[in-house]
Amino acid sequence: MDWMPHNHSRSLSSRLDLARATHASEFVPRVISSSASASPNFLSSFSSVSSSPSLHPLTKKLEDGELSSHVTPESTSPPLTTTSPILHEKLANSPVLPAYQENVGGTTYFYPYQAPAENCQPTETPLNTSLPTEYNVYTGKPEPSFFLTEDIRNDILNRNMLSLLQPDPQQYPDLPQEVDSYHELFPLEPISNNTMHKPHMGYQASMYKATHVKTGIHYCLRRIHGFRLSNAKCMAFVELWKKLSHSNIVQLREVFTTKAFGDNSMLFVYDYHPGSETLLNKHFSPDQSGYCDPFINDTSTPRPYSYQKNNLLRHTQHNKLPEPLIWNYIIQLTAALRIIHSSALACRSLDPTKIIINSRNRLRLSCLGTMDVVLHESNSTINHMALVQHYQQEDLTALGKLVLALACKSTMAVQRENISTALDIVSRTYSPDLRNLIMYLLASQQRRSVTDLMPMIGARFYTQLDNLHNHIENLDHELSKEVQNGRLFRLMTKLATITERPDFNMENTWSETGDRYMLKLFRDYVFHQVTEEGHPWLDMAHIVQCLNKLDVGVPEKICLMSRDEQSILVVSYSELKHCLEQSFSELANSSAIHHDLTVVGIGGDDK
Ligand SMILES: Nc1ncnc2c1ncn2[C@@H]1O[C@H](COP(=O)(O)OP(=O)(O)OP(=O)(O)O)[C@@H](O)[C@H]1O
Repeated sequence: MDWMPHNHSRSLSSRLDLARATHASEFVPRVISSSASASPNFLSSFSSVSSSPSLHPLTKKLEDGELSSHVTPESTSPPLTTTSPILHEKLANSPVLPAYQENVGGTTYFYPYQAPAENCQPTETPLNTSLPTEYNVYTGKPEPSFFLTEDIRNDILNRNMLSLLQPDPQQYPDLPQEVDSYHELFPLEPISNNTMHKPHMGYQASMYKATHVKTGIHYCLRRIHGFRLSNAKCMAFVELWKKLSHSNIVQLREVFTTKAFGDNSMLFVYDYHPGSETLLNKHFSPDQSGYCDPFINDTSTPRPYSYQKNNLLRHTQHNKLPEPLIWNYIIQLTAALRIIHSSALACRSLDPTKIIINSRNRLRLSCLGTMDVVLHESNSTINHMALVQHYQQEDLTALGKLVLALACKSTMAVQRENISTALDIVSRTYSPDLRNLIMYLLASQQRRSVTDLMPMIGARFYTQLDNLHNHIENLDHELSKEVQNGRLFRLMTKLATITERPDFNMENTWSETGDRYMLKLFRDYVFHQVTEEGHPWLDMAHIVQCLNKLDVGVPEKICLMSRDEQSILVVSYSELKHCLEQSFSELANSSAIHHDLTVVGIGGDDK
């Protein structure tokens, strides 16, 4: 056969046909003519293979619809497992050695070392009747995709994007480059020049996202402007808060004073939860389309009380938050209060501006500890430690007001003059349980405890728990896909570091010879196939299947053809795996950096 020019436009199937026509008797087993192609036009022959009694169990499961096409999908890939030029058992029991090659009439043939061609009876190898123990499959329920669902992916990408935001120096020329161990400060809210806006007991405050210089972890910095700490006693509270860890509170990491902003500022460092917004913004913001506080009177046209009340009721009925959502918030808020109060602390800032919420309704109390420091400073004569129980009672009143505000969707509802109307609205709109809980919390003349709220919540805990478990299972399922993707990514990274490497150890043909050459042809086989018409044949199932088989090193054989169509290699996945391991360890041994990829083995080690 003449050496032919490289022809990419021809499909592998036609190249194989060509090879078969010329040299079939030398190495191509009898059945390969109908099944060993790497091209999709051989799929038609697969049906006959599938009906074989010795059908691969995995294939059978697919056929039976037990597994989704997501499970190492055999149905769309060339059914090469059916045949082998070498006795299957011999191969399975023998150690893997590099193939040797022979040139016949210009065509190079590769044979495994143990089975010279003359001994090789073109027998039909029975299909594996059991799934190799180390076989990696995409498990699970039918899935539309190999990857994370859109909403989870978008959520994660959005959070990553927010974490990486950098400030525009022109917009914020006064931002310090570095504050203590933090840099890359990015304001989380417009920096107000209004010195009259002093929400923290007379102190102006601002929030920044920042990155720790050494660890690269993002944090949230709450800056209290113009704050001078004259009494370090309050730092005892800070130490207590730093130790408090709970899923419904924003963890306080450290507190320090700084002059980096050109004044005396106190900085509270919290964990950063990208994409969170305040409860005020989520449910009470006039920025939301169609939101208006129903308790705000239109003073230009005075109306009788009954008219206003009916109006309020109508408005609440149409705009109310679903009751399960309110209970969900109650459970999370009481969970946070429970741990805070049992640590002899009080929140002191249970306010819709100091509760953050993410896209999955996860609530966290932010700003914890700030009030202890700020209020201590503004009234240092009081023994704040002794007043903790009093502050805890205030927390419970604040919780009652918050739930009332949520139920009426109005921050005005909790004003003294509106409370009885608001409670009436709650009675008519929600269950008696919700009203009773609010009444209990607002009864400030009696001593209350967060643990008394637990029986009021009652069986709703089970609903919450059930939802959480379902959510966790869903995430777990999504994660399991990414485990498989991570495994294949490592495998592909290894393959990519070897194939077409321009030179290695001063040898510029390294990647084009020996084991590496086989890997290059395998790469073509997996990724570069074309149809009869020369169009790219992009079949995810084929790619995943091939990579999985390589990862495991199954004994199944495939035909690889050189790009010039002059050489055909019949090689098993186990041999290819051996080539990959050998070549990669050569690279890894002379690599300057040893990281994950070098320590994680191929196949079994990294599952
Ligand atoms: N730990 C955090 N992680 C991520 N974002 C946060 C965190 N804490 C607060 N934020 C966000 O920072 C912004 C400002 O928070 P802040 O607590 O100052 O609320 P605020 O409504 O501006 O209150 P104030 O009127 O007291 O300044 C809000 O958008 C909030 O969602």
